[in-house]
Amino acid sequence: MAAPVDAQDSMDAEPVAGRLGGSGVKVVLLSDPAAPAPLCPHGPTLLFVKVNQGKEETRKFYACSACRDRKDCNFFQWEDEKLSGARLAARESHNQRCRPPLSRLQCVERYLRFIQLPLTQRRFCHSCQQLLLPDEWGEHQEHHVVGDLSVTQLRRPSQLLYPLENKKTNAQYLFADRTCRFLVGLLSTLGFRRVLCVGTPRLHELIRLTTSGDQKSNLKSLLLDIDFRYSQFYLEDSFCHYNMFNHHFFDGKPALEVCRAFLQEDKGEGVIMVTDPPFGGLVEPLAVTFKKLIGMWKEGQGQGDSLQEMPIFWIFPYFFEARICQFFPSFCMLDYQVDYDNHALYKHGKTGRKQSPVRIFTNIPPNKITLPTEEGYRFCPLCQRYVSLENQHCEHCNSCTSKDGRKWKHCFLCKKCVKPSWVHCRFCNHCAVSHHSCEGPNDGCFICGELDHKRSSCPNIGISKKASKAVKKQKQRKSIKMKMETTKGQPMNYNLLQGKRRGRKEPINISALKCPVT
Ligand SMILES: C[S@@+](CC[C@H](N)C(=O)[O-])C[C@H]1O[C@@H](n2cnc3c(N)ncnc32)[C@H](O)[C@@H]1O
Ligand SMILES: [Zn+2]
Ligand SMILES: [Zn+2]
Ligand SMILES: [Zn+2]
Ligand SMILES: [Zn+2]
Ligand SMILES: [Zn+2]
Ligand SMILES: [Zn+2]
Repeated sequence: MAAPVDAQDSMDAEPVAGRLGGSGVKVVLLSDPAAPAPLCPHGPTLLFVKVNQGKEETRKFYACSACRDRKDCNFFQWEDEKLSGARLAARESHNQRCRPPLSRLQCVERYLRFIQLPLTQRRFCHSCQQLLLPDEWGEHQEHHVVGDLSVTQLRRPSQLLYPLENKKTNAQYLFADRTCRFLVGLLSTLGFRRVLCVGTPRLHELIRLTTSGDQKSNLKSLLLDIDFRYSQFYLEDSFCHYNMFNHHFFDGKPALEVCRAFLQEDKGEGVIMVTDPPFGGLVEPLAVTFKKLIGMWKEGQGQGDSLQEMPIFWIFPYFFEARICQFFPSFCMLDYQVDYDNHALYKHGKTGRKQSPVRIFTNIPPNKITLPTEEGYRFCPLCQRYVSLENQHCEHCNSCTSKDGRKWKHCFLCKKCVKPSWVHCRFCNHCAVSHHSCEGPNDGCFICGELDHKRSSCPNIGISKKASKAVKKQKQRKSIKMKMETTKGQPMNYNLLQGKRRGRKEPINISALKCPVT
């Protein structure tokens, strides 16, 4: 949920998902096993196509599924491009170099050694974001190291590690305590026994903390996340290094089997998936991944259960409602405002701060979900669901229509409720923000055409830049090739052609656990 959507935009402008006539990039969902996608350090890449004023360009290209900024992963390949053996080998060795320095099993061994240490010897290096074993202390003398790590600190890695807030890749926005506690309480009230946490490290740790402190609650949790730093804190059965944009398990089949066993335990009974993806990410690949996880869960079901759906909480901004429901028509959006610790814009309105636009999308019937009245929610008997206090039941729409928690007003010309600040425009023939341009597209984002953000904060900007950059590079390559041909040159310089990798922003080199794949 990461795109830096301007607070006012996010509350007032109407996002029109997949608006016709837009420009930008689109993911092409093709799964032809005969033509597997090339690999970047983050697993199989995705196929994209540039769209110009609603028209797709003919040439498609592969780019990284996880990073929307080329400084995090600069993979680029035209779909029809034939690579030389040398370039393929260079790519392969680059992918190898980017692999985490420790295997999952090595991380587990380190963890087991660490928890056997007496308290006084348990140290954590903030500079390297790493738990330290005594024989490593020397290398971290100049670093910011803390000692006497308590059991509670070890169990709350999301409070120990600094959040990776880079918006275009990790977008690690952590739940505020009240949201996290609300979620754990809700999951347990609904009777779930296992939670597949996809990109929700703070929820994962709170579930485990709650369970260990309370004999009655026996909620288990498995975390799938791309942030490799978390692998230091968990055994194999509770963390998998995973990319949710391409369903890639970095540790291969054994990790996939951990996930499968978790989903299929008790014939799939009692499991729910909770996910809070970076919202700069594209909905389509996420939906494909979630369908794969659902497929895994379904394989383990008994006969006769095939009509059941795997329960899901997908946490995402409300303006993605249409897109999510396009892939999961049984989902509905709850009014609950998801609150984050480290995101200034996405905090709850009740404390005088801005209202968070982030909601929970679920296939659990909303009448089964109680929202906290003390936080400003009420039950609407007509809608049979909890809604925000300000969300009034409209007798014309026969529904509590507000999406953003404010009171919406009914427009008889549009025949629906609209945001309070909107006015009916007789040129556009529908309601819109008062100072909009009636031509429409100028108001929104130049890249993807959506109205909820500007070009500078477009989640697709990185991918779009990659395509333009690739065209430039190809020209550059041609000219280098021509020069080399004339000088009977040596093999091509990979660094020169790929562009030098930029240095990390993190303070100091993460030595043993340094992982470019985070
Ligand atoms: C918006 S944060 C959600 C964190 C959640 N609110 C919590 O407090 O537990 C997104 C999470 O997804 C993870 N993430 C980002 N990109 C990912 C990817 N491609 N695959 C898997 N996880 C990813 C981040 O590391 C981060 O933990
Ligand atoms: Zn990549
Ligand atoms: Zn260090
Ligand atoms: Zn209602
Ligand atoms: Zn209405
Ligand atoms: Zn209107
Ligand atoms: Zn207009």
